Amino acid sequence: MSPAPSSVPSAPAQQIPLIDLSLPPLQIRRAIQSACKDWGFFYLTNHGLPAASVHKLWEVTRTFFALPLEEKAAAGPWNGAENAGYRPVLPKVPKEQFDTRKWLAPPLAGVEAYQQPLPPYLEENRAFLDAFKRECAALGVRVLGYLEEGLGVEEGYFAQRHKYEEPSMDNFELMHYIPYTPEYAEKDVFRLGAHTDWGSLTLLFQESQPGLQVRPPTYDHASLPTASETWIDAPVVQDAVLVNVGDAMHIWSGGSVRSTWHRVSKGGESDRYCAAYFLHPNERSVIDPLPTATSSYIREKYPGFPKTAKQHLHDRVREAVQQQNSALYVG
Ligand SMILES: O=C(O)CCC(=O)C(=O)O
Ligand SMILES: [Fe+2]
Repeated sequence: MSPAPSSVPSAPAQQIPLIDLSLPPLQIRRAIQSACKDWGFFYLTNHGLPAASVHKLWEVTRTFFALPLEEKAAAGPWNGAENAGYRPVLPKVPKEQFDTRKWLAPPLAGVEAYQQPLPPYLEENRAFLDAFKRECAALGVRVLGYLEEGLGVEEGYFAQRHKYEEPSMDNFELMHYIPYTPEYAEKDVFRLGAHTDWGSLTLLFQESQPGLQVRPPTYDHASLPTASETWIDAPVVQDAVLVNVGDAMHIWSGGSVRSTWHRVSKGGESDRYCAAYFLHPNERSVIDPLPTATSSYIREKYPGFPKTAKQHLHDRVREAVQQQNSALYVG
């Protein structure tokens, strides 16, 4: 990657914050507020998700992706309306959107409408995956709670809008990035193109292979990234969960918390496994900048709000599908 232009000040230690959830609540709140404001990304330790569950998650993920395509595809193709299904690698998409991963968003949920059959191997592990997803949701809602005071809303405001038992477009994805081939190198593509996430928060688990890169706070959040920027690596931190803010919270907060651009770097000879829980507001929750946080920047950048969370996600899915409509899906 080329160096950053000289007009960009180089910040001293560019490190994604690491926050210990066993600290006193006041310290946690301050740390989370400032990490969300500056970075939109932070690691959490002592988060309460047992290491044994994360270990099992990798066992399930690796076993699943090693299955023949027909068995994986039994989840059905990815379905934007329900934000679930299996999506194999996309070999023919425009450069910046090139994607070297396969992923599965198992249609797990406490909500009947989204209960689809899982591939048999995952069906055997449904209870585990469901429980893990539920724990991720609880952790995500706890994190949102630390932002309430700073945004001038009452305690429980975000919990009310992220009830696990109510319909939402939340999803839990298992991801497998295939090794970077000479074909990818020739096209000079990222393993996953730069993007922001769409929901409230994402909880990311990286197994052993790093690759995630994050746009640092050095860059003005209102500007679109350019190819000459220097992004920083988000290493695999043992037993930590990496959390990032998504567009829904960015909009709700009037831009005061960042929904930071990220991508997966070029290269890598090994398979790479990840899992992510995407916390979304309940479908009928209305997303709109809070009265305490309304900014003209957000109104201009995200026209059309207020919107329900369901509408917000459907709009984003439609945009993404339009960008990829020339893709050829193979296993
Ligand atoms: O693979 C990763 O590390 C990140 C994945 C990601 O950003 C996403 O699925 O939105
Ligand atoms: Fe992402």
